[in-house]
Amino acid sequence: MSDARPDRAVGEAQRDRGAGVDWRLYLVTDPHLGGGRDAVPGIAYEAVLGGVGVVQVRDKEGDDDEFAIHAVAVAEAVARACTETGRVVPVFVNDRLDVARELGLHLHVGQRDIPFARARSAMPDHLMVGLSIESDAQLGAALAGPGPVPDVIGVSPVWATATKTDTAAALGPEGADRLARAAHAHRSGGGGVREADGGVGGAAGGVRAVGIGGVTPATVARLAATELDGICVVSAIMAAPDPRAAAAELIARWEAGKSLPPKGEPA
Ligand SMILES: Cc1ncc(COP(=O)(O)OP(=O)(O)O)c(N)n1
Ligand SMILES: Cc1nc(C(=O)O)sc1CCOP(=O)(O)O
Ligand SMILES: [Mg+2]
Repeated sequence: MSDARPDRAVGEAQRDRGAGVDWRLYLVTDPHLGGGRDAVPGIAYEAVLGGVGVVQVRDKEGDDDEFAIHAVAVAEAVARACTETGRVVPVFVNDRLDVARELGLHLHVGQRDIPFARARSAMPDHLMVGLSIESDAQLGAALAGPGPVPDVIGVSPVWATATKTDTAAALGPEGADRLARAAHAHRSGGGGVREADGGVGGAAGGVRAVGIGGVTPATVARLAATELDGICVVSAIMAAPDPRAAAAELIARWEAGKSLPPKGEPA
């Protein structure tokens, strides 16, 4: 018997769930860096007002019920900021498939979490699933057909970071650029049929890619020169005294870096 679900169509382009999303600045939350769980919704709210376009709720402690209460509070704060700004900011859940499904939020999984294919098939078709990619081999496996591919990859880590120490080896900007180019070149993926995203962090096609790990105001310009669709930060916003200003500065530096001529070309 054939399976007619759109995410199962072999050889057909996957729907572009990430179209219209501003991928340039992606915030992953952390209760410890933010001063406790209760402070996180307020930080997420301020960060969206400052320019964050995507939020992921990450909390490694507590059971699924506690996490769900926390994720609802963050999602509500993001929704308030969206109402005020007229923006649409998707909210991802880190790791916890059941919570993402229960709350109707997007999901991000890593290489040591529930396998991507299992997560994708368990998630409703309209919700995005992101995947961490630490190497060319992992990207090759993620893009090998048939079957769905991630809606976005977290290229990780670009640099070593004190926020998460059990990471793979740092890729550096060159490695991140190589992976982003390969993701964009994938034509049957989420963005394979998409047009350019209207200048908000989208490449012209393929799977979107954001760089995570050690991204700070001091390093963001080096990533703006790559093919990444955006940067993904934890401490640069969660530990900032003014999260709205921190987000605005990161976006401004990303945009400034984008307007520089490519290396080797005259200004
Ligand atoms: C966008 C994004 N990219 C990478 C990660 C890291 O995921 P993972 O390797 O599963 O590690 P944890 O965050 O679960 O500790 C991410 N969360 N988001
Ligand atoms: C959540 C996470 N994942 C990583 C990976 O490499 O997979 S690095 C990381 C934390 C990134 O924190 P900061 O922005 O403070 O450097
Ligand atoms: Mg994980």
